Amino acid sequence: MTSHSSSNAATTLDEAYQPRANAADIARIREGLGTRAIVIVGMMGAGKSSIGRRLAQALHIEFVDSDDEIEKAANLTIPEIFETYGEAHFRDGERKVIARLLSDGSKVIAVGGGAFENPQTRQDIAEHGLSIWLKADFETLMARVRRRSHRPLLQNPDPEGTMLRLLDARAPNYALADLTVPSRDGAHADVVQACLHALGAHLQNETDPK
Ligand SMILES: Nc1ncnc2c1ncn2[C@@H]1O[C@H](COP(=O)(O)OP(=O)(O)O)[C@@H](O)[C@H]1O
Ligand SMILES: O=C(O)C1=C[C@@H](OP(=O)(O)O)[C@@H](O)[C@H](O)C1
Ligand SMILES: [Mg+2]
Repeated sequence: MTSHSSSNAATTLDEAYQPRANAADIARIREGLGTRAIVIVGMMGAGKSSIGRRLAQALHIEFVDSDDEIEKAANLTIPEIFETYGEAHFRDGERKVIARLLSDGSKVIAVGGGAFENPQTRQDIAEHGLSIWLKADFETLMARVRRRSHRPLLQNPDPEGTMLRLLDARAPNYALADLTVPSRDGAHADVVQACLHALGAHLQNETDPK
């Protein structure tokens, strides 16, 4: 990223203000990526789909959501797939769809929250992509998922308990992602900028290791 100086007194070292990525930063990220995909992982409600779409727009590359692709391939919604064929069938389709999406060039892929649990999928992503864990705290996740009813795993009397258990079980795998970006409440654009900054730094480090 381009260097900058800031006199913003509110800026702390922990939550440092980052300069907005400019056209040269975007070009460098695209070049550094080559044919690899950016794969957004993390819990339901982390913002994978909404941030992934905006990140792809910022990078001028294609965006795909693995959940949408699974729905298209099955001609059924995700709740319908879970209800008719069960979760194992969904997971099998998810693994295949992600492998296909990874095989045809650079793009941003938002995957479903459970996709990174599959070791084969993690390996495929490591080989053909750069992964970003969009990390949000429990309260933020709950506030976001509460508004919607399209996630079959949360259609039960205790969605909080389910989310807590899933977060606990999955966090060690999410932590294997190449990059971790906080997904705080506030403007989506700020989370996109944080992704661009993390990508820029990571790719710079790949070409220019210290
Ligand atoms: N700063 C933010 N970053 C990401 N998502 C946010 C943010 N603020 C609000 N949201 C909302 O959270 C909801 C969940 O996002 P979504 O992209 O569906 O998550 P996921 O695909 O990870 O389940 C969406 O309605 C999104 O607009
Ligand atoms: O966490 C999960 O296991 C799931 C997350 C969902 O996607 P989002 O993470 O985009 O909500 C979707 O793939 C399905 O409902 C299962
Ligand atoms: Mg999603």
